[in-house]
Amino acid sequence: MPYEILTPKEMAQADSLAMKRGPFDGYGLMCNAGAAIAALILERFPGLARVDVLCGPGNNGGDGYVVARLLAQAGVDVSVWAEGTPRAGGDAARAASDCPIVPRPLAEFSPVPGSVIVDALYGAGLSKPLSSMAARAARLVAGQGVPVVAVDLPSGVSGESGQPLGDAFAAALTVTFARKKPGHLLQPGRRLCGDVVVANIGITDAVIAEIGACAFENAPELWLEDFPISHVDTYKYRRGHVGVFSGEPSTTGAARLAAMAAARSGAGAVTVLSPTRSLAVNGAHLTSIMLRKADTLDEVLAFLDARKPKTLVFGPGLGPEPEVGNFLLDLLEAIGRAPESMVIDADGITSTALQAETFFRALERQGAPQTIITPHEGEFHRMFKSIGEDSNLSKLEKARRAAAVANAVIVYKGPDTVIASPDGRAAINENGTPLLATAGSGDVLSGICAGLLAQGMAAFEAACAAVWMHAAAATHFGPGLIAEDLPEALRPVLRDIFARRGA
Ligand SMILES: NC(=O)C1=CN([C@@H]2O[C@H](COP(=O)(O)OP(=O)(O)OC[C@H]3O[C@@H](n4cnc5c(N)ncnc54)[C@H](O)[C@@H]3O)[C@@H](O)[C@H]2O)[C@@H](O)CC1
Ligand SMILES: [K+]
Repeated sequence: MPYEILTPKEMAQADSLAMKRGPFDGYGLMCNAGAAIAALILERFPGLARVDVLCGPGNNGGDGYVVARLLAQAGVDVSVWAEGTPRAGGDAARAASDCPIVPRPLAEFSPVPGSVIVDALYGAGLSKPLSSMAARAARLVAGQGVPVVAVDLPSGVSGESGQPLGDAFAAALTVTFARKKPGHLLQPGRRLCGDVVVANIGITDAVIAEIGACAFENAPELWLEDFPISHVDTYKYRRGHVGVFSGEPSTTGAARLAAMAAARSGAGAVTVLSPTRSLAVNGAHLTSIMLRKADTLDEVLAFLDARKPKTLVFGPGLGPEPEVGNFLLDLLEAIGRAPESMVIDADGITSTALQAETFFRALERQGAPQTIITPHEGEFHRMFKSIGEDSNLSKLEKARRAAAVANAVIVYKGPDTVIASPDGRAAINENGTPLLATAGSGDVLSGICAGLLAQGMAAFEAACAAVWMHAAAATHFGPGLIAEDLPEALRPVLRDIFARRGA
């Protein structure tokens, strides 16, 4: 399963396990790493004349000495600039002594136009802000605008969180080893990495499996096998019925966007549950989607009893008032085992934030629906205040902790959306696009989640698939996208998914 994400600590475990299992020792892995980077540099910069390799004192620097030796052998004019010296007897010291180029002090480095910079100062071992010397180098390189190839990670960026720990390099190309780290996918790390290439340096899949990582890149391979494909004997209620709660007359669009997206994602039937006041406006805009009056809890319960929807969407356009949250808590109290699943979004999050503990306990009860909660940054901070404020936690870790306390799958939205399950699994989305920063796009995401849940997809897989499809649809549609375009733009995305499943 080549989609695991390893934390820097897990990567260090993988390194030492790989050395134990062979066939490569530490120096062999380092040589493989250096060779992969040197080959990529020659491929990406044809006609390359000059390279400046900046080497730190650890194994990241060790990789740099290997790159310097190989590029010099290939006829490139290579200079090495070192901060500190590698520990005697270690792999990096051996790489430095095998390198024919005499290093000069980093303090004397200044970039020249036409050069490519290899940043091998710090990688996974970075534990504090860059020294003033390294920080100066990062600023000079940025000022000169010369391309940077980062070894493992741009120095100064945390592999754990993607946050710069102070000054940091910004790379055009980052070459990492075996698997990506969270810092390659979480912003701003993702932007600072440029193009990320994962090089195979001889750490086997078996070694990675032994580490037992449970974070993944969110790509179709993660959920394709579980994706609901309709069978010949299907009928509309087997494909699942979704109920979407609508708000007041002036804010009904959000529920309709979610309803349309649920239908496009494959729900067999969708009903908008509407207050009497909003029936006319909803009715004027709905055709295949059903409409039902629901002013009170009793009316909602009567609908659940009569139509047995599998999934409910609660939040888009409902208003942030505490009464909305009270209604959700009453509903959870009353419904027992039905429906099977729920999506809580937008005002559904804001309106329950003040009673979050009660809400989470309700989701913990045996027989409670499988739930996906989809907060953006502000909503996450409202609902999970202390987790959100903890600056020691990466976005990945925040989402994981939130999922554990809420007993629900969390979709922590943003340019680097993280999906986390209460069982500890998590995924960082890989195909996000700024095109999705448009009003109503979140409502569509809720609807896609619901459409997949209604067809029986498990909550974590459904959330991962929905987040990926949502971005793929936006990218497919391209510039000019508004939320109304998204349900239609799901069609080519679904066609590709079905084709990959041979359906
Ligand atoms: N044998 C291995 O373990 C392999 C390691 N590889 C490379 O090794 C790197 C990790 O090596 P290390 O664990 O030695 O770590 P680094 O080379 O990233 O850091 C070196 C040491 O510098 C110190 N340090 C951290 N931040 C600092 C700062 N801001 N200023 C001054 N000193 C600082 C730390 O004590 C750390 O141990 C990876 O990024 C990768 O490039 C690869 O060669 C593959 C094989
Ligand atoms: K680096």
